[in-house]
Amino acid sequence: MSRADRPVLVVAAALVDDLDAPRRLLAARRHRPTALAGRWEFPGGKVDPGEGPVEALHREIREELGVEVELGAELPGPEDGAWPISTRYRLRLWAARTDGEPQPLVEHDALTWLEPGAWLSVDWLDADVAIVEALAERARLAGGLR
Ligand SMILES: Nc1nc2c([nH]c(=O)n2[C@H]2C[C@H](O)[C@@H](COP(=O)(O)OP(=O)(O)OP(=O)(O)O)O2)c(=O)[nH]1
Repeated sequence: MSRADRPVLVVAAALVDDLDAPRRLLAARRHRPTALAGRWEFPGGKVDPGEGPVEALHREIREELGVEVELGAELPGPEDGAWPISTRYRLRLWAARTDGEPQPLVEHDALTWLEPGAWLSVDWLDADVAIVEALAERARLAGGLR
């Protein structure tokens, strides 16, 4: 597979209130592009050339939410640890927490902390629904996301 054909890696954070006993999950509402506007996602974005995934994640969260995060466990997906989200992109997701106050600075026009049992109550991007389900299951079964 040439570099051009290879899916682009997107990294994102499942921000929770507590990595050991997660109750609330942060969802972010996109305001662009038009096709995705109004849908909810995990904050994050594409890894730049020459950048490591974790480095990219800290950069994206700083740019998009204006906070520093502590990372917890990665939620591995079914394709070499990544989640297929479209033909062009695949996503790696880490649990995270912050002492800061996340703000919707660039990509998003709203943030919401989803309460326990209501993690699926917003209109997530299509590919994210299965990921949120897996995250909720993992948080419940493993007793945390550290
Ligand atoms: N950030 C993020 N993107 C997701 C999620 N689920 C999902 O399908 N995607 C898609 C939406 C976009 O097509 C793509 C990520 O692109 P992005 O627009 O967030 O990347 P970026 O911040 O680097 O954006 P840009 O500077 O290139 O505009 O992955 C998710 O939970 N979080």
